[in-house]
Amino acid sequence: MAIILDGKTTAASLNDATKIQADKLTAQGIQPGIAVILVGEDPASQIYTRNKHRKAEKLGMKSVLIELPETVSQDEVINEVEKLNQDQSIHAILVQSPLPDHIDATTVTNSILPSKDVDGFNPTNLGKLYGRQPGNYPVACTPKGIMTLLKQYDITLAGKNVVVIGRSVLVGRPVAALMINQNATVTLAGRFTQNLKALAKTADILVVATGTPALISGQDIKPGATVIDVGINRGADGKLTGDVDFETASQVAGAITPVPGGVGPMTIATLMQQTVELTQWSLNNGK
Ligand SMILES: Nc1nc(=O)c2c([nH]1)NC[C@@H]1CN(c3ccc(C(=O)N[C@@H](CCC(=O)O)C(=O)O)cc3)C=[N+]21
Repeated sequence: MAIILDGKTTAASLNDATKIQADKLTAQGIQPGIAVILVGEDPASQIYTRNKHRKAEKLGMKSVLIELPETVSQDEVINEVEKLNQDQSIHAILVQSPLPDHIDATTVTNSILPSKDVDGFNPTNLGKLYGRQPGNYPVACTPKGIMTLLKQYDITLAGKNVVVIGRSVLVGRPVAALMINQNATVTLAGRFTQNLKALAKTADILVVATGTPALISGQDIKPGATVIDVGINRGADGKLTGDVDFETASQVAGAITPVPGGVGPMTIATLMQQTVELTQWSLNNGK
């Protein structure tokens, strides 16, 4: 039976550390502030954004949730972003994805100031990550949370063969970059990849972020491998499952993240951590 990489507990201790930093900043007169923009009424997105909003308040931050109707124009969303760009009390801005089809997500996220881009989607921040540049800049929260979780369990990257399945800007691409920066040998696979399962079986560390329930099962995993399941799939019974069949995978893997209680809580905790970091960095820039 594999070691369970407990994201819930790791996230809780990260949140404790974040609260201490947030309180320190507030005592200095700079309460960290996060704004989340939600467009439309997708129930899952509503739950996620409200969870983020509540967590930020619990950690003593200012939290603003802006809910816009499905019919809102792209210009109106950008206008909201620009108001938040100017707002001195806001240090982190997140536009919840997915956005409706009539809105171009890249144009909207690019309108967020790089210094407030808590998702790390702005080309400036993406470029720094890919260029392995020194200095402080935000990185996508799920990938950064995965790195924190691996570190917590002393799972190192240097020299490891990593296979990442899923090439999204939210998860696959940035997690590959972070792992390359830690000297892993990374293969970034997707729906066009040939012999995907045979490739998965070569991985010392397998990251699955596709949104396909039970894409990977025990027989596709190298014995002793570390398996990171980023999938969030809600079944007809309302139960949450990942992209990995936990039952069979946990018999073969050396370590594995559960769903729920793995990567999800780490994402939210990292969002909070990074909001505080953006606040600290804005101070150091004299702003
Ligand atoms: N701009 C943007 N940034 C995001 O980071 C972002 C986004 N858009 N759009 C949607 C995805 C999804 N996401 C999750 C965060 C936490 C849980 C989470 O806490 N999951 C719990 C379970 C929660 C439940 O029961 O529903 C767990 O895995 O234990 C899940 C999913 C962030 N996303």
